[in-house]
Amino acid sequence: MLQGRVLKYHSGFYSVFSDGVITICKLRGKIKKQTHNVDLVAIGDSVEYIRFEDGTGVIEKILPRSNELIRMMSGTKIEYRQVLISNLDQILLVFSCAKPEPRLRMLDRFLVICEKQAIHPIILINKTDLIGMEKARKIFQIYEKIGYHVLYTSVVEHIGIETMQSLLTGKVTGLVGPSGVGKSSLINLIDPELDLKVNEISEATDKGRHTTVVREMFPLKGGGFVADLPGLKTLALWDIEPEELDGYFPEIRPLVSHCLYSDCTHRPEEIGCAVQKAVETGEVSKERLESFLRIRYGEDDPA
Ligand SMILES: Nc1nc2c(ncn2[C@@H]2O[C@H](COP(=O)(O)OP(=O)(O)OP(=O)(O)O)[C@@H](O)[C@H]2O)c(=O)[nH]1
Ligand SMILES: [Zn+2]
Repeated sequence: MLQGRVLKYHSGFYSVFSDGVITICKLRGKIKKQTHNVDLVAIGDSVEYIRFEDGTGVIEKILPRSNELIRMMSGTKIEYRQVLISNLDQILLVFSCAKPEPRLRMLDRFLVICEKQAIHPIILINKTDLIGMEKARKIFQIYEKIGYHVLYTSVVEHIGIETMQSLLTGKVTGLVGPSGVGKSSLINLIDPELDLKVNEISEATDKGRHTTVVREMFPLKGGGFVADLPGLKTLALWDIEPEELDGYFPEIRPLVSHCLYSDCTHRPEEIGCAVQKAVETGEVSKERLESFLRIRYGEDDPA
């Protein structure tokens, strides 16, 4: 029995990768019967499989997942969980300094998803050549202060590329970020053979379709995998209770127990709110609290 990783799903078949070889596999019938879950096998899954003489294969067993990114799908009759991807080591959140302008609200949302799923986030800020390193750091230093790993890059000036490469090598990385920030340019630099076509399917037609949320996972030359996660952009924070949200803001989390009321909502009108106080003293950024309140009170626009 071989062990491999599922890279892709296409009409009943799975591309399974191990030792540089991709085997097109079917799923063993007995596995299908075990559950009615439509996403029995997810991209990113580690599986045991058999490879036949003709090069095709059969998946015999899906190994336990270390984590999974899920979204709720509502069909005509039923609601079901769709596993977007499994077994991620980290998520690379790619934004640019300019062109397009950084969308910090979106970044904060992604960070909440990473915190909730306990998947390590790396914030990558590309196009530093457009505004200079100093200005770039000024915009994103609040994230460094919180303790997040922030990496600054420029494809044009070839800055930070080696660091990015070493961070991805040997790891399973999910890639997410707004359109045009340079995701494909970055990946193509570290692995030219990959030729990642991030832009294959337009955002507009992508919406509402079930199969294209994670299209494919790519093996990296030096080891490891990378998968583009466009679906994360519109992922609703469906499984987060409003009361637990402050726990997913690492700089707000330790303050909550110091609020005067145990059911404090950290809004400006609250009396004795430790979070509001921390914003006044500059310990917590105003923008981050704004993001928190927007997500907490449903004024958040995922797109
Ligand atoms: N100035 C500058 N431009 C860059 C940099 N990186 C990428 N670009 C340019 O930004 C544009 C968008 O780059 P892509 O790599 O296609 O961006 P993407 O994030 O893959 O975009 P989608 O496929 O729409 O998700 C291209 O014109 C790139 O040449 C950079 O570091 N600096
Ligand atoms: Zn409070």
